[in-house]
Amino acid sequence: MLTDAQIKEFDEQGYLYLPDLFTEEEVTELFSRATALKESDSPHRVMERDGELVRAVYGVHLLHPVFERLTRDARALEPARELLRSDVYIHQTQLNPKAPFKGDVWEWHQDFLYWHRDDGMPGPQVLSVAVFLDDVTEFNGPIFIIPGSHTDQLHSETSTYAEGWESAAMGFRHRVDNETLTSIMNRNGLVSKHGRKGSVLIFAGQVLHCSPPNLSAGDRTILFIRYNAIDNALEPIENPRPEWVASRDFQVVTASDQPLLSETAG
Ligand SMILES: O=C(O)CCC(=O)C(=O)O
Ligand SMILES: [Fe+2]
Repeated sequence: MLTDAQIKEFDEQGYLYLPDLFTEEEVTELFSRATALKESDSPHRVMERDGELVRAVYGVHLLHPVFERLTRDARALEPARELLRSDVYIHQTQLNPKAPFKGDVWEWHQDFLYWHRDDGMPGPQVLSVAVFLDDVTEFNGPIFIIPGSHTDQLHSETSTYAEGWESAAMGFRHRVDNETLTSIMNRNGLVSKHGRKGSVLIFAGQVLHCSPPNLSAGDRTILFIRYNAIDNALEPIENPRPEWVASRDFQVVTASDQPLLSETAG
């Protein structure tokens, strides 16, 4: 259970860091399953611009039971429910392995504006639980955040430049203009969030964030679970994105009573 101070911090800053939530053994297992999914060719994968390295794998909770169980693990689920003050369902899961030397930038963006424009998500009552499967350092592509930017509604300050979610440039499709970024940064400053593997970073759907390229020799793997408030379910739209990118299975997620590492074979 989160403390009142943690809830206040999230409400004010738009993010919350929870160190060392998952054990070494759990992270080792999650990382090895993540590596297997990264290496297996499937439509869930999006490649980097070089066409060779994997930039993202979507819908990992649909691909292996350990990730499905992770979405129901109280350590991930309960903070999401408390911070959204709501029952939740899973809008998306996403594995982002930022490859050594080559893993590319994710430009400044608000996740919510992607989900609003691409998927018909009505409001920003959504958040990401990011589980670090590697040590995230200042060198390997930490998450940069503008604290407090989650209350900025940037609909008219954000322009859409490209269609098609499969594009390696998808991080650039809905781009906030630099004047707006400058004034929000000057007002609120910047933080760089990194930490040990097994730690969790929770951030609001509307908080401005990005990540620089991985310029180190090691991996930087992060698994994102996007929990959406149950009353904020997607509206029907034409040409919806695939289920594994933007789920329309609006079932309330309930906490698992199984240990995360049970039945991991298969
Ligand atoms: O993996 C990262 O560093 C950030 C990715 C991100 O912001 C996103 O997928 O929305
Ligand atoms: Fe994002």
